[in-house]
Amino acid sequence: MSNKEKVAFLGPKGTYSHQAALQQFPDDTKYELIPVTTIPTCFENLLYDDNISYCIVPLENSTNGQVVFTYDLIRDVLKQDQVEEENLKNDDKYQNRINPPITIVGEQYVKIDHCLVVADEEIASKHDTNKYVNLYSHPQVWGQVTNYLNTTLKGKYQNRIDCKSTSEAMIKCKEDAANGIQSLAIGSITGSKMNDCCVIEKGINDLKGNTTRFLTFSKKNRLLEIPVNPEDASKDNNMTLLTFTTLKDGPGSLVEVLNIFQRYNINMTSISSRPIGVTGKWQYIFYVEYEFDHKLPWKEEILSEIDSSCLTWAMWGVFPRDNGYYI
Ligand SMILES: O=C(O)C(=O)C[C@]1(C(=O)O)C=C[C@@H](O)C=C1
Repeated sequence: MSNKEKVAFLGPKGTYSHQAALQQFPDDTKYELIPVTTIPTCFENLLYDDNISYCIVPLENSTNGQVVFTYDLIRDVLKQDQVEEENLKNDDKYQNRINPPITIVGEQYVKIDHCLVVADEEIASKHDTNKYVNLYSHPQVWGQVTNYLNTTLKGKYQNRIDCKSTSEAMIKCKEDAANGIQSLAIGSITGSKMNDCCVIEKGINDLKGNTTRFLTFSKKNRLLEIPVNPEDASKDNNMTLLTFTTLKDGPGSLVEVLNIFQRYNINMTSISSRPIGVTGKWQYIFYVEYEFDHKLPWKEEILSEIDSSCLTWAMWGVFPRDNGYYI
């Protein structure tokens, strides 16, 4: 039984998520990377499998924005019955705060350099005249290669098929070839090597510098005190993620929360929202990231003001800004 800490990532090996996991956990004497089939499964394994200590999941891409699977998973973790029960039990001085059972401990930026691949050299040799049956990739990819699909690849394939990952797409491509069906897949060069595929064309992204940002989640103890632990505050550039729903849905309810941070001179670096999907009136959950100055830990009054301005809110931990943010 290995005593390595296990990390769930979207597999099979060769996905961009695999690259992110290798970047976050480079020491394979301490960490074992566990490929799982979907992004939700990464969260489920972390939440419910005691053997899994971390998961790393894609959050957003520089070309086509939010990976909504992940935003919705963050939203839905807070709606888990046991999370709500626990939050009713614990004597949290902030009555509207929900303590998530997992916390963000890191971020990684992965350069996304999409390639068009086929199963083998023989199919590759006839590419110019080939008419392909299927084109496989992860659904997040289509928005990153739109121009390529509408020009170079236009009319060369019949069916565009969503897969659970770019590596699964290549495996499907190989399976088709074994059945005499000529198909295409889109993924990374590493993925094509790991899945014994053949690269037809590299750099097919619409935008150069296409990058996906990943978040690394960890199990944590349940008692979340103020959103900083002394050891977390040792790094220069720390970030934190706050999620919240607004108390009122009248004008100014969102601004009221954001103003708290302006008044305390805390710099917001991103804001997103997703529908909450409750019955009745349409509502949103907001995701706001802030720079966290370890010399200025958030004073209790900030948390009290958040608590009185939000219907519900959650702090997701403090994590270091990865250098990938700057390049
Ligand atoms: O399928 C993969 O290789 C993944 O790691 C997933 C994913 C994503 O969900 O955004 C990661 C990065 C790319 O933008 C494309 C796909």
